[in-house]
Amino acid sequence: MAYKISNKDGVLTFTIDREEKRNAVNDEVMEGLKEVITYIKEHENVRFLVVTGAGEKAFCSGGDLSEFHSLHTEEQAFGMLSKMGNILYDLATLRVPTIALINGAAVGGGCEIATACDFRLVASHAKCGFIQGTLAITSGWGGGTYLFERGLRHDRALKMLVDAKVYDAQLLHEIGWAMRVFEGSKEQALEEFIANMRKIHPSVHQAYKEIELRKWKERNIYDRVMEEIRLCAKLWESDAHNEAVQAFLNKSNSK
Ligand SMILES: CC[C@H](C(=O)O)C(=O)SCCNC(=O)CCNC(=O)[C@H](O)C(C)(C)COP(=O)(O)OP(=O)(O)OC[C@H]1O[C@@H](n2cnc3c(N)ncnc32)[C@H](O)[C@@H]1OP(=O)(O)O
Repeated sequence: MAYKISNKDGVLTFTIDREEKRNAVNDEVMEGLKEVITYIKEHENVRFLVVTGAGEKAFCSGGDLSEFHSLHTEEQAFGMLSKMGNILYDLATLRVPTIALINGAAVGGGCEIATACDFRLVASHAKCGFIQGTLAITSGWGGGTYLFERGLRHDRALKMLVDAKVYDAQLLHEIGWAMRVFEGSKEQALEEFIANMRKIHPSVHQAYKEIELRKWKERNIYDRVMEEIRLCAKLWESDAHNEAVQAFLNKSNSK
């Protein structure tokens, strides 16, 4: 399986389990995310959703380039991008608090998944970045829209996107993208982070999230996410993008 799901003491944990591909997202991972989101919508016993990656090298390396590079046209790209874009929208608008437990590199779409979560706990060795620009595309799962909504200073949010490079954990915390930077056990870091929240009735958490979600609905965030995805799909067709992806795959194959 490309993912693992655990449900313990009200904490539903979704682990992307493709270490050999640095936890890249493929269709199976997308289906797994849909499964946990549906479970949360249909059950009252979940207090938090945690998203993390297997191993210590990567949280998620974005879309699986070896699977998605076969998509060439704008419409082919839009099909995949909007599928994951809808999944991330459903994740971002869950009524329960969502936590990205970032155990390693979160790049490209991996950074978008983390940004779609309410909280980001980052391992001190992890590097994260919206590197889509190095492939001549933009964020394509809604992560750019969520980043501008997360309350970072505009210049810091825009710089993350236009730099298209990875930032270390300290800088991620300085600019306000990472809420915590932790050493050692991610499980311990998570327990420390939710210890106080566990004492509060879940209805309080859900009511506070509703305030944010109501603002998002007033700001037509879904339409903005879909526009972001359309822009990425248009760039997807470019020679620059296809050449960049091929260069990555050639490097990988030449090892
Ligand atoms: C809208 C989202 C958008 C989209 O896909 O539509 C994107 O996410 S675009 C961005 C796509 N992601 C990337 O460009 C990241 C590529 N990967 C890396 O930069 C590095 O692998 C990194 C920093 C994540 C980890 O570096 P490290 O040195 O630890 O590992 P390797 O590079 O040696 O990779 C190990 C192994 O994993 C394979 N791999 C890594 N990332 C991907 C990926 N995104 N898709 C498919 N495969 C990936 C890599 O090819 C190596 O495989 P191997 O068979 O061992 O050669």
